Amino acid sequence: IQTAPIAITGDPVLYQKAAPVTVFDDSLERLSQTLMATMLQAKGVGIAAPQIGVSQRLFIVASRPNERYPDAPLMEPMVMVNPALLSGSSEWESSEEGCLSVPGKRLSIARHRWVEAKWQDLQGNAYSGRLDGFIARIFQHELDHLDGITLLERVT
Ligand SMILES: O=C(O)C[C@@H](Cc1ccccc1)[C@H](O)SCc1ccccc1
Ligand SMILES: [Zn+2]
Repeated sequence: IQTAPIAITGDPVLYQKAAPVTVFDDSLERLSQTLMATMLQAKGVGIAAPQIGVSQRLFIVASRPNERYPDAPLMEPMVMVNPALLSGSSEWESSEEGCLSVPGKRLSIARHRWVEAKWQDLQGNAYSGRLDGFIARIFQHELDHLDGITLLERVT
């Protein structure tokens, strides 16, 4: 399975608002496979389509324990299509984040402690639910990518 180069700071694709996914066909499936392979190769816990130059609203959330977040849950990587934030907790929490598109930077970012989110899977089935902890943080980080926002525009 192919991997793709990761766009880094300065690449215009990172600053565009990505377009909703409307066709749930096997090219979407192939895109998600390329996204997954690229994230795994880069040892990420998430990745958004614009980071491989595709301005479409889908990303992957793949929390796993890591040195910075040792108690992060280990989860099956989740492909989220047309994700949206329905509501966020009034409590915010700041924590250091990295970004595959902002190499070498670790910045403290404030995020909702939990979020109510909705999304679709690769077949177009709709889901909604509450995400919290590190998974909520990854979701918010990746959703920013779909709206053309990187860490550098978020730093508090
Ligand atoms: O650039 C990305 O979207 C991948 C981000 C995901 C992330 C979201 C929230 C908090 C930290 C990272 C990472 O750069 S993936 C690399 C990584 C892995 C484990 C912990 C921190 C950073
Ligand atoms: Zn990022």
